[in-house]
Amino acid sequence: MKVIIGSKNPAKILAVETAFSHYEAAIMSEDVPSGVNDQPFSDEETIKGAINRAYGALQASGGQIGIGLEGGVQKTEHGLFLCNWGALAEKGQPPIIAGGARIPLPDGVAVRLLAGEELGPVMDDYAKKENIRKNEGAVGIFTNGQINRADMFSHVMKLLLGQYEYRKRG
Ligand SMILES: O=P(O)(O)OP(=O)(O)OP(=O)(O)OC[C@H]1O[C@@H](n2cnc3c(O)ncnc32)[C@H](O)[C@@H]1O
Ligand SMILES: [Mg+2]
Repeated sequence: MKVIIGSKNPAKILAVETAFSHYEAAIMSEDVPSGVNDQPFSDEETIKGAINRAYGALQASGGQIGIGLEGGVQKTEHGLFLCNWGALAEKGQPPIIAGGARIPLPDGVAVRLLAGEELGPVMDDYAKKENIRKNEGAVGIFTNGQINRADMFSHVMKLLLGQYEYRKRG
C-alpha cells in the first residue's frame, strides 16, 4: 500500500508513519496546496484544508491513500482555540474525517492571530524558540510537553485509520 501525506512538515510525517507502522505501507510526502488560508480561522476552513490536502496528495502520486492534516484556530466564547483536523482520501470514496485535541491559546497569542499574523511565527516569537510548528507545536508548548504536535496528530491518525479499517470490514 502506498500512502501519501499532503505536507512536508516533519511532525505530520511522524504521526502518519507511526499510525501505519503495523501496515506494509510505503509512506511518501508531497507538498500540496491546502486551498484555504495559511492560517485557517474556523473548524470548517480547517477541515476543508485537510480534505484538499488529502485528495491533492492522492492525485499527485498514484498512491492508494492520501492523508491531509491541517492546523487552524476556532473562536469560542472562552477564547481562541487551537483546532486540528485530518482527512483520509481514497479514490472514488468520500473523505474520512477526524478532529484533534483542542486547547485555548493565551490572549497574547490570540490577539496577534486576530490581527492577521500566522500561528507558526507568532509561537516562535512568543516562546523564543525556532521551528515550533515542525517540532512540539503550540500544543506542546502550552501543555508543558505532555502532548506534542506529533502526538496530537497521531491521535487524529488513529481516528482516521480506525474508520478506514471499519469501512473495509464492510
Ligand atoms: O507545512 P504545512 O503542512 O503547511 O504545516 P504547517 O506547520 O504550516 O501547519 P498547518 O498549515 O496545518 O497550520 C496552519 C497554521 O497554523 C500554524 N500552526 C498550526 N499548528 C501549530 C502548532 O501546533 N504550533 C505552531 N504553529 C502551528 C502553522 O504554522 C500555520 O501558520
Ligand atoms: Mg501551512
